[in-house]
Amino acid sequence: MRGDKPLPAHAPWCMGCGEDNPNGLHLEVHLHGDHVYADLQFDERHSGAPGLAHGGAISAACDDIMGFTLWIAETPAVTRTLTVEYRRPVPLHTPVHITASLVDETDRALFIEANGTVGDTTYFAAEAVFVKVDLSHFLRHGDWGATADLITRFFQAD
Ligand SMILES: CCCCCCCCCCCCCC(=O)SCCNC(=O)CCNC(=O)[C@H](O)C(C)(C)COP(=O)(O)OP(=O)(O)OC[C@H]1O[C@@H](n2cnc3c(N)ncnc32)[C@H](O)[C@@H]1OP(=O)(O)O
Repeated sequence: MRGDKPLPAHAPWCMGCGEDNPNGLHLEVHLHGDHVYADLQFDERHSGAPGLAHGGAISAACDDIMGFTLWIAETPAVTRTLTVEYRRPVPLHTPVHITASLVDETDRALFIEANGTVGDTTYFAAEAVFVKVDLSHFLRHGDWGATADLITRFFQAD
């Protein structure tokens, strides 16, 4: 499963990567070796201060791309904690490169880092703990039909 390849969205309406969500970030995430990456530009839908990306939108981008390291860990998991360090304001309509990688793992927890750069400069960095869950987590708490679609995508892309 390793290599440089596009990964499927978590769900069509996923706020981070869903192609059907008009207000989403539309992240197109690729697996490359031991990390995942995406290139995006924040726009007016993601604005905080005038001309700048909202911190919540940046956090969402980090959370979502970290959710793609599950392809590396090869397990479903959900965010338990997420810490974002905002180092520089991110202007709208500016190419941002985001990467995420799995840095450590226990029986239940995944320790994940993400980094957002503009050019060679880091504008934001994030750390998260994801907790591994089984598929019943999504069936128990989420929408049955959408979860079935998620499961189909998960196995089709393997
Ligand atoms: C087909 C599907 C494919 C996959 C699709 C994936 C889609 C993903 C989409 C992603 C989209 C983007 C992302 C999103 O938007 S994900 C959406 C946002 N996140 C959530 O909704 C999660 C909500 N929370 C929960 O459901 C529960 O709290 C969970 C399930 C997380 C844990 O509740 P549970 O009651 O089960 O567990 P526990 O409290 O006993 O703890 C569990 C274990 O974890 C360890 N622990 C906890 N915290 C830490 C810590 N800080 N450092 C180190 N370890 C820590 C802890 O010690 C324990 O280990 P152990 O003592 O048992 O050994």
